[in-house]
Amino acid sequence: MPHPVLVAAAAIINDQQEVLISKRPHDVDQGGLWEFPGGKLAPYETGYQALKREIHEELGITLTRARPLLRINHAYPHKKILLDVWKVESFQGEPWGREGQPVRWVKLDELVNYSFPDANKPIIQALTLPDEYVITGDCNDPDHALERLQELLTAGAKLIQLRQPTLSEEDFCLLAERFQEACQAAGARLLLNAAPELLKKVDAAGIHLTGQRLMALKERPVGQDKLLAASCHDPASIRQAVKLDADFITLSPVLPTTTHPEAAPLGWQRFKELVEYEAKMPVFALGGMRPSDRQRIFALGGQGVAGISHFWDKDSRHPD
Ligand SMILES: Nc1nc2c([nH]c(=O)n2[C@H]2C[C@H](O)[C@@H](COP(=O)(O)OP(=O)(O)OP(=O)(O)O)O2)c(=O)[nH]1
Ligand SMILES: [Mg+2]
Repeated sequence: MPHPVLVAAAAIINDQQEVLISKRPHDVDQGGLWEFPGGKLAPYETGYQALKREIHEELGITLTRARPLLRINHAYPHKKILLDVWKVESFQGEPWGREGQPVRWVKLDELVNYSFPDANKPIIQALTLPDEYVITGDCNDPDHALERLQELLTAGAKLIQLRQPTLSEEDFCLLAERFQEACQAAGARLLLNAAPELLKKVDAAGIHLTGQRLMALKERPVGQDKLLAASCHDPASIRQAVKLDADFITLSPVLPTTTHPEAAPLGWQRFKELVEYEAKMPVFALGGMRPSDRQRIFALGGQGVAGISHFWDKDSRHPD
């Protein structure tokens, strides 16, 4: 197998939360499609160095702060590439198409209206998802749970999973209705850890599949207008999530965790390998995570942190 071609690409975000895309010339590989500016690594370069050089060559701007967003291995019929994608958070200068290419600032939710190379779908997903995924802990007292949810939403939480495995379907739906109302008002997205059919009763943003539900399905159980997430623990479950065309996964347990003490942790190295070689979509690290693990997860190619203990449970939320 030949090694993949290494490519650095930049998701450049401006103050209006728009991202810069440029159009590839018609006569090159993936010609005529939109792309995130960037290009191939020279033999002596790191991804970051190539990113800096390429966006200066193509757009005339100087990168001042960027962080890894995700790494995608993709096999086109004629070649394999490894896209090393960075989120550019600050730069100097005004970008323009220095090579004559059209460039455009686009709102994140409008990216779906542009044609990109096949490898790019996970980048668009990664840009529209936050870097923290809060999973509910104890909700035995619904009013108290709503209060806690409201605190988290006020603090900026944008992606919540309602997980209450011991509730009856009826009670789960009642709670989910209230959660959905609060999330919607705050511009956050709620995923139900429940059977996909429940979306007919509660109009939440999507479904989070347990490992068991994931393995039992043959095809994606919800439309593209809903989010589909899944709990993965090993290569087989990740491949199944890829097959079902899931939008993102949690991978766990990365570290030992009090909620699942019996499960053997993957460790950071294995987390990195699974993200890079199997996932092909955004991956939240779960199991023993703290909000302060975010930077390490970015460096390993993950989307961000997920958790119950240090996220939902108020007293143990760790200051960053
Ligand atoms: N820059 C970029 N390349 C992408 C994206 N998606 C995607 O599949 N690719 C592929 C297309 C190409 O096969 C490869 C990038 O190579 P390239 O030809 O643009 O590299 P370059 O800018 O160094 O160009 P050159 O100097 O060789 O002309 O990666 C993307 O979003 N951005
Ligand atoms: Mg290029």
